[in-house]
Amino acid sequence: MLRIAVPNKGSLSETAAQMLHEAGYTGRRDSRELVVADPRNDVEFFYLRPRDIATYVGSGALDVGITGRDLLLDSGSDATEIAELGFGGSTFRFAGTPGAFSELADLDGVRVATSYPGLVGAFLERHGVSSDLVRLDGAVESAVRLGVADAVADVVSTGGTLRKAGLEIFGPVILDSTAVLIGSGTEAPGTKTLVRRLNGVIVAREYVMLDYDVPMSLLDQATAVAPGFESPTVSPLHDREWAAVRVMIKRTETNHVMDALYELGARAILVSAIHAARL
Ligand SMILES: Nc1ncnc2c1ncn2[C@@H]1O[C@H](COP(=O)(O)OP(=O)(O)OP(=O)(O)O)[C@@H](O)[C@H]1O
Ligand SMILES: O=P(O)(O)OC[C@H]1O[C@H](OP(=O)(O)OP(=O)(O)O)[C@H](O)[C@@H]1O
Ligand SMILES: [Mg+2]
Repeated sequence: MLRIAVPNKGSLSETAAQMLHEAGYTGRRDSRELVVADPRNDVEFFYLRPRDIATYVGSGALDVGITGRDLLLDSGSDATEIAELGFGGSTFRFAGTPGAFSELADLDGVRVATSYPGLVGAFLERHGVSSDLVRLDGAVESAVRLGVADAVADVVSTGGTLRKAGLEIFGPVILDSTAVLIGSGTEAPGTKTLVRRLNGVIVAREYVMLDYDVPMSLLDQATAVAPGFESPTVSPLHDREWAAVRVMIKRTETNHVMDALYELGARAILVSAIHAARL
């Protein structure tokens, strides 16, 4: 039975639960459940604070878990990344009052507020900068205005929270983070199936199926526009001068690809959703 740690709260919890549901696993019925057994899939889910997940997995108490790369590194646990999960993307950055700081060295001897002292401390040490870390639980953007720190280091997604707090990003990127599946180092039985299923969900979210008809004479040019994963499926039409083509494309590129194919001479261009995939 594979024992899987899942975030019970926070930014990652909803999408993680949704992905597992789409991958065919049983989820919890209400947000207070701590453990859910899914015997049909031979797995058991443990709903834990995202910050604690790397500790449980690194110690071997649980086999795998879903958490953020930033939280994994901050924990200092022995857990390792198995796969990126295609959501929860953010960067980890320094910020301060506009004009007060311009480079990393400016942080020497100043107070830096963060909820990720392990991650930030290791970064500063690697770069030979010595700051006083002020550990806060959250809402660290308020620390400068309230006078408990001179600068902050925190998760930045849209940058809206920093802007509202009147702070400006400076210095190098501390980390590019994303939601990840982590493991304890030795692969537990059932991990490969979980990874394949989650990959299937990622592919179904990120790709669509494109079908179109094209004159045989334009087939090479058309398939060059959208070559697909391995190679496009090409079927003859009743009219032998024409072929039907089926290919997977990135959802974000759908309209550009459709425009390019239409201009080339393709017709009956249809896009449909992929519900599940094993590549
Ligand atoms: N705005 C955001 N966009 C993307 N990822 C985010 C965002 N905020 C936090 N994260 C990610 O969520 C994880 C933090 O989990 P955490 O439970 O602390 O989330 P949270 O949203 O801060 O919840 P809470 O503050 O309620 O505890 C980290 O991996 C972090 O990179
Ligand atoms: O760049 P943005 O899109 O504004 O997102 C970044 C903010 O989101 C998270 O805050 P959260 O809502 O989790 O509050 P917290 O700081 O209390 O954890 C993070 O800690 C940043 O403050
Ligand atoms: Mg938070």
